[in-house]
Amino acid sequence: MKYGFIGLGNMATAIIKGMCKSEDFESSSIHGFNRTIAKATTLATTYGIHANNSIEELMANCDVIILSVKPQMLPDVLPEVKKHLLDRHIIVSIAAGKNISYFQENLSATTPIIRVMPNINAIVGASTSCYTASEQVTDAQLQLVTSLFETVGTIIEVPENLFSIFTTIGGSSPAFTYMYIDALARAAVREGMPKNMALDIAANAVLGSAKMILQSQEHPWELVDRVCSPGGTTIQGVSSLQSNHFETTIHDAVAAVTNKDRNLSK
Ligand SMILES: NC(=O)C1=CN([C@@H]2O[C@H](COP(=O)(O)OP(=O)(O)OC[C@H]3O[C@@H](n4cnc5c(N)ncnc54)[C@H](OP(=O)(O)O)[C@@H]3O)[C@@H](O)[C@H]2O)C=CC1
Ligand SMILES: O=C(O)[C@@H]1CCC=N1
Repeated sequence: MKYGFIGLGNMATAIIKGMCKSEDFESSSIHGFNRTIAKATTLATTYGIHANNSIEELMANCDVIILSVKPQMLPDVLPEVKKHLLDRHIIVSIAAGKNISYFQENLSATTPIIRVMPNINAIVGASTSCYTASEQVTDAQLQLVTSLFETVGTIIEVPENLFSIFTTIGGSSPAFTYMYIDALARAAVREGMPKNMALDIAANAVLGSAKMILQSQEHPWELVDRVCSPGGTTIQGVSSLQSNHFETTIHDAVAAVTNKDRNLSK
């Protein structure tokens, strides 16, 4: 099997790195094409993949085609993909907002299409990804594509009607979490702690808290209560966050991202 990435930006680079580090994929089985060709040659030098000069060349070389350009670039890319589409091709899209029907309408109604939503933590092998597949996709093809994304983290199946909300809480939320960690650290800087030290502490506290939620089986508010000693320090901050609309602020951000994603499908 040969794998071809169209668009070699943040996400494709992370996935290619994961594939090349894993024992399940040979770098010689990976091809890449990018509008700015220098990115393809850099990846070829770094990881030993093949740099292709056109979509036509990449599609002639590959079986699994991973569309990793921004959603707004798809109208430029898909006509060229369609021109060179063969029966052996499997199409994988990681684009936000573009549903399977969009690819069926713009490519072919019979081509196997798998939609995947990874996240940027793929760079460190910690993406929380999901997929949904068109009915043409066989179990073997699905296994192949899920194993590809397992090289950069975990992947679960999600029905397509939940893809927009997955995109928000799985794909976009790392940005919110980075903001939260940085805000904690900056607040510590105000108290005189060096920034690097504060970032390290804040990030590790978030990592540990995530492990608690995943491993303790307890409701998050039970965990909050365990931290808040009666008459203690933490309850002061929890009350402050509540009076400053912490939860509704998050809900508004989630709604904003999800609405934008849904509108991309229209
Ligand atoms: N960033 C994230 O956290 C996540 C992104 N995604 C999705 O992944 C996709 C890629 O995002 P990301 O990697 O961040 O984006 P980037 O902007 O980093 O990468 C997109 C790449 O596509 C290339 N490109 C643009 N037009 C063409 C074209 N016509 N032919 C070939 N290559 C082209 C760009 O080339 P050039 O160098 O010339 O600009 C660029 O290298 C998006 O659809 C996004 O929705 C999904 C989950 C998370
Ligand atoms: O912001 C975006 O459009 C992409 C989708 C998920 C994360 N980043």
